[in-house]
Amino acid sequence: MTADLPADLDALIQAVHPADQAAMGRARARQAQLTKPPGALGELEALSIRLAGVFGTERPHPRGVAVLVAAGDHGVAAQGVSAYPPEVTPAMVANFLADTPHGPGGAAVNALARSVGARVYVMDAGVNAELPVHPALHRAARRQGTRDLSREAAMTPQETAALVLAGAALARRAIEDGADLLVPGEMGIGNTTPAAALTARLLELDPQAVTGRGTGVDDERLAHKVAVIRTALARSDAADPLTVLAEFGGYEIAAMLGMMLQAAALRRAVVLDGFVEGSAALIGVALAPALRDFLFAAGQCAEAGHGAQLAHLGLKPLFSLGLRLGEGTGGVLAAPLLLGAAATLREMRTFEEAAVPAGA
Ligand SMILES: Cc1cc2ncn([C@H]3O[C@H](COP(=O)(O)O)[C@@H](O)[C@H]3O)c2cc1C
Ligand SMILES: O=C(O)c1cccnc1
Repeated sequence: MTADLPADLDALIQAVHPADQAAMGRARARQAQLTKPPGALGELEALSIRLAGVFGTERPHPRGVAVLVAAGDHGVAAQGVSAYPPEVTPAMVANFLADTPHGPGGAAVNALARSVGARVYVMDAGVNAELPVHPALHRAARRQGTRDLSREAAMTPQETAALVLAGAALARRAIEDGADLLVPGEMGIGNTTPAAALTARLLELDPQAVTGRGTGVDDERLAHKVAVIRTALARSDAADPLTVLAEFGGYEIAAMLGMMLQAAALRRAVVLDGFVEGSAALIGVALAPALRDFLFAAGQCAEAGHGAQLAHLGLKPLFSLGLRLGEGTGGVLAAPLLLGAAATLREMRTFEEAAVPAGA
C-alpha cells in the first residue's frame, strides 16, 4: 500500500502486471513459421508479438475498439496560451454528441471512429459550463475547470484521485461493452500547456524543448506559453507522480490516466494518440512501470515533445501524418493496424499447414 493513496486507487495501480512473456515467446516462434519470408510483415510482426503478451495468447483476438474522450477546462487558458477561447471546449462536447445525418457526433474523432467501427464514449471530466443532459455523456466533473497551474495547484489530491477513478470506471464500462482496444482521447482548450508542464517535470527537460503550438499559437504566444510553464514549474518542486499530476493537472489528463491503468489491469491494449495522452502515460508508467507493456503508440504527432515522450516510453510511432488535433483521432486510425497485426498471428497458416516450400 502506497502512503496517502485512497485504497481503490492504490489497488488499481497494484493491479497492473507485466505482459505474458511466455505467450510472447510462443508468438515469436509462430511468426517465424507463418507463410511469408521472415520479417516480411515488418513492424506488424513486433506488434503482433506485443499483442500476444497483452492478451496472454499466441493467437490474440482483440475485438471492439473504443475511444473514450474526456473533456475538461483549464484555469491557465485565461493566460492566453491557446489560439482558441475556452468556450470551444463545451461547444466541442456538444459536437461529439450531436445528431448528424451520419450518426452521433460531428467532430473528427466521430467521423474517424465511424470509419473504423469504433465506439465513442464522452466524459465531462470538468468542463466549465452546464452541459446538456445527454444519455451518452458520462458525468464525472468535480469542478468546472482546473485552477491556473501557473499560480496554484491545478487540482486537489482528492479531485485528482476522483478523476483517475472515474476514467477507470469508464474504461471498465467500455470493456464490459466489448472493447479490447481502448483509445483515451481528450478535449480541453489550453491542455497542451499542462501536458507540456507534466512532460518537462517528469522527463526533467527544459519547457522550451517540450512546448509546442497546440491549436496553432504564433511565435509570440508560444514564447508566452513557455514562460507560463516556467512560472508553474518554479512554483512547485513536486516529483511524486500523482502530486505532479495534481499540481500541473488537467482533469481530462487524470481521467485518461485512470483509463490506461484500468485497461492494463484488465489486460487490454491502450492505443496512445498524441501529446496530451502521452503526458498521462508518463504519469502512468511512473506509477506502474508495467503499464508500458499495454501501451501502443499511434502516430508521431506534430506537437514538440511528443518524440521525447515516446522515446521515454520506448514506443515506436506507426505513422507520421502531421496530426495535431488530439480527441483520440490518431489512436482511432491506428486501431486497424493493431487488429491487422493480431489477425496475421491468429489466422495465417504455417508453411507446414499450407504445404508451402520453405526458403533456402
Ligand atoms: C475546434 C477545436 C477542436 C479540437 N479538438 C481537439 N482540440 C485540441 O486542441 C486543444 C489543445 O490545444 P491548445 O492547448 O492550443 O488549446 C485541446 O482541446 C485538444 O483536444 C481542438 C481544438 C479546437 C480549437
Ligand atoms: O498531440 C496532441 O495531443 C495535440 C496537439 C495539438 C492540439 N491538441 C492536442
